[in-house]
This record gives sequence, structure tokens and C-alpha cells, in this order.
Amino acid sequence: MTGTPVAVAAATPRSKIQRNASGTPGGPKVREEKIRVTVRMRPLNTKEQAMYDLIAWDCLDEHTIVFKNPNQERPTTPYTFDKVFAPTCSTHKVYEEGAKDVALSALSGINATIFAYGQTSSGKTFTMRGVTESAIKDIYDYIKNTPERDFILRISALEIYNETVIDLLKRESGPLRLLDDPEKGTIVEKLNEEVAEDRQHLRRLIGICEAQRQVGETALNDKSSRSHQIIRLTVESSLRESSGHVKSYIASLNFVDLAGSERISQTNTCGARMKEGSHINRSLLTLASVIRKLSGGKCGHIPYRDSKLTRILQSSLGGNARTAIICTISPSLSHVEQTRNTLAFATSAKEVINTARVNMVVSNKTLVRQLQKEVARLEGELRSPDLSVNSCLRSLLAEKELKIQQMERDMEDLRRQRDLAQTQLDLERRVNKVPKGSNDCGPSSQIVRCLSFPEENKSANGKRTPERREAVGRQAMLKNLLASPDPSILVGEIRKLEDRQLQLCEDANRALEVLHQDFATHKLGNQETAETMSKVLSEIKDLVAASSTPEEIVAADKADLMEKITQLKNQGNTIASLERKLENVQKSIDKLVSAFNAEETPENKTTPLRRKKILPFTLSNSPNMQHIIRAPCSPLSSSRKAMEHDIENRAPENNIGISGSDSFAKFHKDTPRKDDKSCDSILSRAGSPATRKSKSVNVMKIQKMFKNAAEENIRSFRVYVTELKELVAKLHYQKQLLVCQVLELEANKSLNEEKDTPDRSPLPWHILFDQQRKQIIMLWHLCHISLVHRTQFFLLLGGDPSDQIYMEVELRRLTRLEQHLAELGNASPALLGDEPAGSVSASIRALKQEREHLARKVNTKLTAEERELLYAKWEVPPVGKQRRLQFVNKLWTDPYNMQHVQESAEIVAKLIDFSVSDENSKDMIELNFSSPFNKKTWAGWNFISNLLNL
Ligand SMILES: Nc1ncnc2c1ncn2[C@@H]1O[C@H](COP(=O)(O)OP(=O)(O)OP(=O)(O)O)[C@@H](O)[C@H]1O
Repeated sequence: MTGTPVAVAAATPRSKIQRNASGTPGGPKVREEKIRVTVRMRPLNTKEQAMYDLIAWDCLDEHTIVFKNPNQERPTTPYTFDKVFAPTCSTHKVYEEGAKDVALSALSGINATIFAYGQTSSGKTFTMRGVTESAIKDIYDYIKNTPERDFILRISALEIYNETVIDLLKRESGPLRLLDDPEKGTIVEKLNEEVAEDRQHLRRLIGICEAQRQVGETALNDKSSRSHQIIRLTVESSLRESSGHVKSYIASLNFVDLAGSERISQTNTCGARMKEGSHINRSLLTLASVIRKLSGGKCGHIPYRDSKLTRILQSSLGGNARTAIICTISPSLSHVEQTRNTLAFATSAKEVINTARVNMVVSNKTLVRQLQKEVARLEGELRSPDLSVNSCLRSLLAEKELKIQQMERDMEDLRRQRDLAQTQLDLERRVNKVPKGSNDCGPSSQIVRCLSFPEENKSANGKRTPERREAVGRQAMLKNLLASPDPSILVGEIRKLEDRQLQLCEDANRALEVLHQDFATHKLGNQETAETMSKVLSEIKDLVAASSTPEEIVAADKADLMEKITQLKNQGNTIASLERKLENVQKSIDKLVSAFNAEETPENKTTPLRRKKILPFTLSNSPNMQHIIRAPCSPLSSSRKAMEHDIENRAPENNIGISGSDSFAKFHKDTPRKDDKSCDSILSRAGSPATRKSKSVNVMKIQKMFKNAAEENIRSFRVYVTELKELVAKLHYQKQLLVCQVLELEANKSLNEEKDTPDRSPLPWHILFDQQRKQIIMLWHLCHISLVHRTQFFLLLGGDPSDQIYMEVELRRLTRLEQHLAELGNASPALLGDEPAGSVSASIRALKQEREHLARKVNTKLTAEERELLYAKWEVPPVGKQRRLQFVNKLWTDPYNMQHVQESAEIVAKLIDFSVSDENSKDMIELNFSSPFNKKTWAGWNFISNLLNL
């Protein structure tokens, strides 16, 4: 035994022993706790008394035991434990305070072990008998008081005698082997297990075990146990079936009565007894070694396998069990060294931490039984004339009825929309017969038109009204679209629109953030204000600079770009308006500065120095003053330059830059430029030392004015930013509209082409639909298109005449993609959005990832029963790894088999919670092409753009 009691006891004073709350049934599901260690001292036995042996140990209190030093020469160190039981303590008390809560953990599914450890004749068997008896009583009492659960108790028992494992309930089995089970740990092969029918039966069985155990006489004990005995009770419990639960708890409760450590000199053994003694000592030595290593924190090798005892008890030593060790000691002076060893062992043991879990099982049988019962109950309910069931069904029916009505209304709406679209289509077809090129005005006029409102779209006062805009509407737009031979122009515009939208969003958010901070920290009239204002101004400057970046407009060959695009391009107006508003901010600040100068009265001049110290806005001490005074001149200078650049690059008439240049001219007039003399004069006045010394201000008044003006500016700026955000939202909407139009244009073109072919008699739509759908399915397969996209498209487009456009577009896009792949040989840009063109292998990889995502959803979206049915149907082997993935890998793999396709789509829809409903309209396919799992890889918008070769 290593470690002196002094060192170990000092290292772990009792106050530092951390213990979790005891866990009788219903405690936490996983717990980490130290082994519960108690010490029981028996009375002097008759032999010891006869030899006038002395009591060498003193129980100071119920936690502390100390060696009684007879000559009092040196102080002795006390040992502390969870409990110390004096010789007068009853075994029942030992059980109650040292083992009960651990033992009863087994009733709530937590493994538990109770050991008795000590030298020979110290009282282990005496104690364990009493503890086992008390535990059995409590267990049966608990069972009796818990009628809602069904309990099954099973018992097995073994002894390890001379390192041989013997079944104590079936001794004739001979030596048993230990096996390693990956789940259960070490198990004893062929160990007999009996079901305990009741308490008496269990006691009888335990009696048999004890009778079977190897006992021999030694000098110290007439009936010395010569083996380690383990009695194992397995407690299984489940809620009674009527409760509807199917989970059970299962746990083992081990009662371990170890053989006692002994000294050959003291036990006077020889021959067989000596051999037993050496085996006992060896296995106890391994136990002590395991405990010692575990007490050091489970690091390094733990020699569980060095003895059968530690192998069998492995889970109770630092594993999944709650453990209590009762160390029994003799009080006699003649055994003091043995007792010291026992106490050292106990001291190590109290540092060992176990991690006990609740062992829960769901038996398939119980589950099936439960489900059968549930089915029977539901069937009964359906048959029963029970009013509550009927009323429930009635309300369900009413709900469905409402849904049907709603759907009918929606269908009516859709029909109307379809008719409208049809009319538009007819119109477009007619329009398309107008000779192309009649509007060809060359690249520059293209830009001009792009950036201006045509005269006829202006109202009487020359301003474009929303009503008028609405009236121009879709037809005019489509007319322009159709007249434009190249949809790439449109898409180019969409691209720019996206960039602009992003930029506006960023700017608006940044400005809002700054303003927010400004409000939060606003303390006008001090240094902080100056800094804040300076920051706002610099933000505004950035905003203007960013917004005024000249457009990169791609000149097109045709002049007649749609009017809608023109409107969208009018973002320049917004920028000009931004300029104006910002200019107002600057002007207000200008005014403040002039007011500031005007307020300089002779009397103020008399007290500049006193004010200077406390008021940062005096001209002399504000480091930020330059920002504020320069503000009217500097922040807009960059935007002005940008605006000039913008204007230079645009045609002179009907240019949206006009409003900007108006404002620019006005700005020139009202606001001094950075290099203006007036501005310089302000600066020189502000910076002149003479001024600094001679002038003072009516501080309060200026502060108030400044505050009001600044707040006003902030308010108007905030309103502006809000408008800016609305604009962003509108742009977004318009962008989506444009996409639709591009697609329609594509579709219309193909329809017109078909129409232009004279001898081609059109097929009936349902036949055409079938043909196109088959082609599309094949192309999806060839191009490794997202399964989610396939599913949504397949389920949403069922052959309605209004599907024509969508089918046409999808087919054209896929055909183009397929050609593209063929051209590149190994490239598949479409699936990778805006990322550089990837290879076919990248597409396959993306698809593989999508399948993996879907596989992960199988368990959550499908019930166990549904899964098993589907696995069987889709021929997934009944056992094996990754069955979910095997299953998903079979979906969408046979483009020739329509039933396969239909079922694949239904399964994927279920996995992604997709259903054909109001919110999942066909438009969704057009605008949102993406898989829900990987937005980046499956970016639908970019997909469309890429397919259009832009
Ligand atoms: N607390 C106690 N009070 C009274 N008698 C006791 C107590 N503990 C043990 N004894 C008695 O001491 C004797 C030895 O006890 P026991 O057989 O339980 O020791 P043991 O530790 O199991 O010994 P071994 O390791 O040799 O089997 C028995 O006669 C027992 O009745």
C-alpha cells in the first residue's frame, strides 16, 4: 500500500470531498461522483479480548478516525471518510448511511456496487450479509409502493476462487470464462441467472450462494471466506403498459464480499490455505493498484486486466456505476498495520470518480405491442359513435372545406392571370412581327434611353406619375423586350441592379448605425459632439462617394431597351437627391458657423480664456473644429467630382443627371467650394491667433442653436435613409420582375420561332408536355441538377397549359447547359453559381453533398415504420452501414422510369418539407432555384444568369 495516511489525508480533507446529491429513483440521467467510502470498526472479538488486546483506534466523530497513540509521543493524523461507524453501530445503520442510496439507484436504471473491503476477520461477511438483507427489503418495499411500474429481478452469483470464476447458483458448470463484449464490457460466459419471484425466493437463492462459497478455517477466522463473492441483482423496470410508455430501466446491483487480506504469519496458513491466501492477496493488490491509479485522475494505464476481480468489477471502478465501499477494520492493537493498510486503501478509493448513467432500453416487443394497441384504440375510436370524436371530425371537415374554398378562389385567380398572360402573349406575338431594327439608334442613344424617361411618359407638369408608370405597364415593357434582339442587355442591367442594390443596402445600414450611435451618445456642446458630428460627416462623405461611382454601362447595339430598365437606371436621381439632402446638412452647419461668428460680441471678447477651458466649441481648443467648419466645403467635393464625371459621360438631353446637375449648380451657388475665398476666410478667421485671443461667444445660445440644427439634420437624414431602404426594396422587386421578363422573352422567342416554321403542325399540349418533361428529366440527370430543384419543378408543373412557358424555359436552359458541358468537355458552371466554371466532377460532388444532406434528414422526417417500408421497397439491405445514404442514393437515378421519378420526387419533398401549396408557386422555380442546403453552390439566381451566358 503506498502513500502515508498523513500525506493522503492532508491532500483530501473531508471538507473538500465533493459529492453529488444522492440519487434514489428519479435523479439526473448522467452523474459524475466519487465513490462513497465508509469505515466500520467492529468490536474486539472474544479471541482478542482473551489475549487482552487493546483498542488502538478512536472514532473522533462520525467522519473521523484516529490512531490512539499509547505513549502520546507524537500526534497522530486523523483519517476522514464519508462515514466512520464505531463498534457499537448496528449493521442497519451502516446500510442506511453508507450504502442505501447507492443500492437503490438500481431501481432507477443506474448500476450500483457495494463492496466490503478489509483484512481477514474484520467483519466483511458479517457486514455484507446485513447490508444485502436490508437492501433486498428496501427494494421490495419500493416495488410494492410503485404500482405504476413493472419490475423484474434476476439474480446471478459467482465467486473468484484462486483466480477461477465459479457459478454459485450452478456450481456444476465448472470454471467460467470471461469474455469482452464491446457494449457490456466484461461478461461471464454461461453464468446462470434466475428470476427472483419474490423476496423469500430471492433470500433463498442468496442462501444457496453463501452455502456454495469456499470457506475455510484460519487462525484468525473460523469461517474465513477464501474467495471473492459477487452477488448480482439485475433490476429491470418499465411503466405499466396502460401508461402508454415503452421505455424500461435496467441496472445491476452488485454485492461484493471480498476475501480478506491476510498475513501468513498471522493466519498461520500452509498448503491449500496458503495458496488461497496468495491468490487473495494478489487480486487485492491489483484492486488496490487500480484504485490508486484511478484516484490519480484516470490517467495512464489502469491494470483492470491484471485480475479477474478487477476485470469483472471494471464498470464499478471509475465507470458507469455508483459505488460504495465499506472498509471493515479490527480495533485491536495487534492488527494495527493491517488496519493502516485498509485505511490507506479507503483514502485512495474516496478520490475515484465514477460516471453513472441511467440505462434505458426500448424493447422492440414492447414497442410493437404498444403500437398495436394504439392502432386498435384508433380503430375503435373511428367505429365508435362517440360525440367528441364526431365533433372533432366535423371540425376537421369544416377546416378542409374552408381550405378547398380558398383553393378554388385561388384557382379562379390563377385562371384569370393565365387568361391575361395569354392575351399579353398574343399581343406580343403580334408586336414581334414588327420589323426588327426599326429602333436601331446605336450605342449612345441606347445609354441615353436607358437613363431617361421618354417624353410620353411624363404627366402634364413634366413629372412622371406612378399612375402613368403603371399604365405603361407590362405590355409596353414586353413590347420593348421583344423588340430587343438580345436579352443579354437586360441581364446585364439586372446584374448592375444587383450591385447597386447591395451598395445601397450597405450605405444605408452604415449611415443608420452611425446615426444611432450619434443619438445614443449625443452630448452637444462638448468634445464628444464634435467628434460624433465629424464622424457623421465623414460617413456622409463616404456614402456620397460610394453612391456617385459612375455606372459602367454596357453599350448595346439596339436603342430600344425597355422602359422599365430606364426607370431602374434612374437611381442617379436618388443619388442627386442624396446630394441635395446632404447639402442641406452642410448648409445648416454653414449657418451655424456664420451665426457663431455673428454672435461674437464685444463683451464676449473679454472672457475668452475662462470659457475656453470648459467649452470645446470655442475656436481655440476644439481639435474637431476644422471638421465642422470645413464641412460645407469638403465632404461633397469628392461626390461632386464623381457627379461631374457621371454627367460628362452621359448624353446632354433627358439625362437623369440633369436633376443631379441642377442640384450641382445650386450647390455651386449656395455652398462655398473648398477653394472658395469665403470658405478660406472662415478658416482664416477661425485659425487666426488674433481672433482666438480677442473673441468669445454667447455659448449657451450657440449651443442651443447648434443642438436644434444638428437634431433637425439628423432627423431629415434619418428620413432619407429610410427612403433609401425603401428604394432598395423596390429595386429588389423590380429585379425579380426583370428576371421574369427575361424568361418570358426567351419563351416567347422560341414560341415565335416555332410559329414561323410553316409546315410544323403543333402537337396537342398534353403530348408536348409529356415529351418535354421526359427530355427535362433526362437533362437533369445528365447535368447533375439539384434533386431539390428537380423535385420542386416536377411537382409544381403538372401539365397545365400555363406551364408551357416554364417548360420551354427549363428545356432551353438545360439544353444550353448540356451543350455547354459538351463543349467544355469537363466543365459545369451552372451548378456552381458565380464561382469559376467547375468541372462535371464538381457538379457530381455538389449533388453528392446534397444527397448526404438529404440522408441526414431521413431519420427526422420519416418515422421508423416509414423508413423500414421504404428501405424494403427501395431494396436497401436490412443490415449494414449508412442505410439512410444508401436509400437516398437510389432516388432520382432512373430518368426513363416515370414511376421512379414520381416516387423520388415525393420522397425528396417529404425530406425537405415541400408541398405544392400557395406559397410554393411556379414563380419560385424561376426565381429561387436553390437547394435549401447549400445556397452558395446552388445559387439559383446566378444559375439563371449563367445559363444565359452572362
Ligand atoms: N460489527 C461486528 N459486531 C459483532 N461481531 C462482528 C462484527 N463484525 C464481525 N463480527 C464477527 O467477527 C467474526 C469475523 O467476521 P467475518 O467473518 O465477517 O470477517 P471477514 O472480514 O469476512 O473475514 P474473512 O475475510 O476471513 O472472511 C465473525 O464471527 C463475526 O460474527
